[in-house]
Amino acid sequence: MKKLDESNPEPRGELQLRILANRTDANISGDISGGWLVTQMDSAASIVANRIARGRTATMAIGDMSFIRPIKVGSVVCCYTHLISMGRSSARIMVEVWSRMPEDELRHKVTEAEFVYVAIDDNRRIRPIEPRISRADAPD
Ligand SMILES: CCCCCCCCCCCCCCCC(=O)SCCNC(=O)CCNC(=O)[C@H](O)C(C)(C)COP(=O)(O)OP(=O)(O)OC[C@H]1O[C@@H](n2cnc3c(N)ncnc32)[C@H](O)[C@@H]1OP(=O)(O)O
Repeated sequence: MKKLDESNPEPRGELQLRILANRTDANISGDISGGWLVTQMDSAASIVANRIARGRTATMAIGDMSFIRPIKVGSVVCCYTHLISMGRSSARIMVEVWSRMPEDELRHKVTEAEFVYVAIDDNRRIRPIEPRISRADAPD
């Protein structure tokens, strides 16, 4: 299983999504569910993918994930994204999730994962991505 990189104390990338973790997002044990978190990460990364691809994309793959800290109900959950690379029709986007309680300054990294999107047309056929991206999305 991939070990989460905790060496960087600051989030990496652009803040793409900020959301409050509600009671309704918790499982029956009262913990925020992993499925809810993956859904938020997919939403954050797809904003970038659709912008880069200038249109429709589909989630092609999600890399290994480890959930190293629980998210408490009432936490502010932030998804940061950065573009890793682009192929002919695909884009690899890293999503980092950080959380903190609203009254707390200290934030913690919760998880990270790589998402791969493929640009598709209205008939779900793969289409090439024009290699023109904004400075915000430029890979390192
Ligand atoms: C405890 C917690 C548990 C949680 C657990 C529950 C979770 C509960 C909620 C989760 C919710 C959120 C997660 C949403 C995740 C969906 O939304 S999943 C559903 C959305 N996705 C889809 O419907 C996509 C379905 N797939 C397709 O339609 C076709 O595969 C596609 C996208 C049209 C691609 O067609 P294809 O012929 O397979 O593509 P192919 O030509 O082989 O490859 C195209 C490009 O992709 C690249 N590629 C292909 N495969 C890969 C791969 N595996 N890796 C990297 N690149 C790849 C190729 O290299 C190529 O790149 P380029 O060189 O062109 O740049």
